[in-house]
Amino acid sequence: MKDLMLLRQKNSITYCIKEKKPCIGWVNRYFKDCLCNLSDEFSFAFGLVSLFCWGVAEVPQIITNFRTKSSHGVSLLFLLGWVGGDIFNLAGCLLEPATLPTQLYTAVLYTTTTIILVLQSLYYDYFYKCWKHRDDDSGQEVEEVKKPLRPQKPTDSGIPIPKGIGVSASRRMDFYFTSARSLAGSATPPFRSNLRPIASGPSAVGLNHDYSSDEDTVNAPLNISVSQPKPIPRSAGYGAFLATSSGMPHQTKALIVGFGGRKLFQEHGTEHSALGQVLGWMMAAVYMGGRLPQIWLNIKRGNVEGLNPLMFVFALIANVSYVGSILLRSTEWNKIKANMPWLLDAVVCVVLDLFIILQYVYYKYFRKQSSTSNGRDDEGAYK
Ligand SMILES: NC(=[NH2+])NCCC[C@H](N)C(=O)O
Repeated sequence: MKDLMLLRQKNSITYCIKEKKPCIGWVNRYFKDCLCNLSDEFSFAFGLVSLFCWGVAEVPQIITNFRTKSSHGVSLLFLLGWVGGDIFNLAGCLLEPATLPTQLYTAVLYTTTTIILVLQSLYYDYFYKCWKHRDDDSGQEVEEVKKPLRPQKPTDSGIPIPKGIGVSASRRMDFYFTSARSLAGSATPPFRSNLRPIASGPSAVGLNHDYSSDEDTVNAPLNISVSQPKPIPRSAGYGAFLATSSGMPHQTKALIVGFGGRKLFQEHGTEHSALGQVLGWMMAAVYMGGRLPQIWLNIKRGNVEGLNPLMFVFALIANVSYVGSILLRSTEWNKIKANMPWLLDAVVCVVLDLFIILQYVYYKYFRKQSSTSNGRDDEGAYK
């Protein structure tokens, strides 16, 4: 009977020991998670909401950038902070057994969308602007040489126009006005002087986690406090990590990670990765700090042109449901403690996102009236 159970656990993949029932099939199959009770199901549902919200969060900003052919509303530092935090997050989720599978999937999803957004921002703010400036400059030169400096009061010009230059001699006259303008000293800012130097772009994350190089789990003792693991795939490396580390129920990770030789520490029967925790805290610091450049950019510009508030609305919902998914899964202090960097980060980000949304409302609907009445120009973004 015991052997049968073991076999069943190996073959039928996952089984809720305490509840004495199999895991939900599709969740187990597609998300490698085992839901044993209602609270697990709610936790998973919140996880899905978070996954969805993060999946779409950056799309409105990508569309806004595309429409305006610029990314002047979003701080590049903020986006780079996201990418930096994502790297720590991915590594932390992979190493910390207490994190949920949906956390890892979510991390993969938003890292991808953020990288797209960063690349788009770099394109519009650097390459596109450069090309446009080049085009504009050559077009402007043609325009400028055609018109006099002060066409309304030609006599005001301190430089006398030599006699004998008629309409037919327009080409010579063009040169004359061109040089006069340069002599007078143009107020036009020097070419590209309004462009920031390019910050070093995000580099792709190259994680190479070898989770299971052999059939460790098959021989591994059963962890009876949790649902049972699925056989662990042997493939390794970043490209395959979805199929490996996340390809197992989160409860299993401790076991695997432990067997994989990772440094785990045991606390009241729950194993944690020390490195996973360190990475989690680094992630939290980077994510939380990352909002500041955006807040500062909004203040500095005094407007929110080019910023799509939906990104922060979705991020806010995503972070709230993320917290919900973690807390509903387990209220055990050990699990909460292990998830503390993720929880704290999400809570602080909710507050900061709320602040940014309020900033948006303020600049868009209250400040705008005063700025337009002052005749202020909202353009001229900088970061
Ligand atoms: N690239 C991303 N969107 N990363 C998600 C970051 C999650 C983090 N809690 C934050 O809101 O900042």
